[in-house]
Amino acid sequence: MSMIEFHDVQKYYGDFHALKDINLTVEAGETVVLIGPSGSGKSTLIRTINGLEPIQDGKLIVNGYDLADKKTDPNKIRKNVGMVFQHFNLYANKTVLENIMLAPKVVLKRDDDENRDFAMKLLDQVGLASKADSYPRQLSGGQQQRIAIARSLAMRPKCLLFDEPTSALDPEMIDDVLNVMKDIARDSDMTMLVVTHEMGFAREVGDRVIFMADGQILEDDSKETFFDGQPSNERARQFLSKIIVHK
Ligand SMILES: Nc1ncnc2c1ncn2[C@@H]1O[C@H](COP(=O)(O)OP(=O)(O)OP(=O)(O)O)[C@@H](O)[C@H]1O
Repeated sequence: MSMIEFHDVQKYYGDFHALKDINLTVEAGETVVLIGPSGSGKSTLIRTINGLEPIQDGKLIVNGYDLADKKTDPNKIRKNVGMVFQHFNLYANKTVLENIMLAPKVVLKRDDDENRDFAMKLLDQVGLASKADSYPRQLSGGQQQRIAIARSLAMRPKCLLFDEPTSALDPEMIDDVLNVMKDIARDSDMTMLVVTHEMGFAREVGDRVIFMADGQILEDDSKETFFDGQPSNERARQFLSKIIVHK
């Protein structure tokens, strides 16, 4: 069974056709990078995967659950699919440790000692064990994002979605966050979908690169084909040449 299957998926915001005929299969353990111009539908696509955005037509199966089926319990999806946002979205009035322990406690009813031990292990993994009792406002943006990643990992998801996780960060913070993401991509069997402009990340750990424009998938390549060969789509080639010029 594949982790994610889109079959002819359509998504509308009112009259606006935001996702057009999306067909995409992602296997368990793959790291897929989504790129494309602003407004092309990348965020919308990944937000449909955990049910944050409903679809209007087609079929979307995530971890075996049909998202369009009203009988599917949304919690079944949310337990297995984590999301890391551009703006971290940590709870301001909770400490770092409390942020990480909250969802496993409420949703999974995880035993308190086990929850704390695992949270501390994750904090260690993202290099922030010393910040367990700090509040989010006492941390830099890059540190907050690493906490947000640890918080997602605390649910032991099968799939992790990243929506431009480094684009709100000062340049000097970006590598710390990317390194944490690279470690996860290499060392875990989690499925990762990453919307990002960080082509270094895509080249290093992406298994596949998907190029979107105007709500459509125009290119779906291995990273070798995308970066070292030539994308067959003209707009993808133009986009790639602009990115390389900018770097
Ligand atoms: N809640 C909404 N209501 C109406 N239109 C929306 C909504 N969210 C997104 N859109 C529109 O859908 C299109 C795709 O947006 P989306 O955020 O998915 O693109 P994106 O490729 O992620 O862009 P960016 O790189 O700028 O984040 C855009 O034209 C956007 O204006």
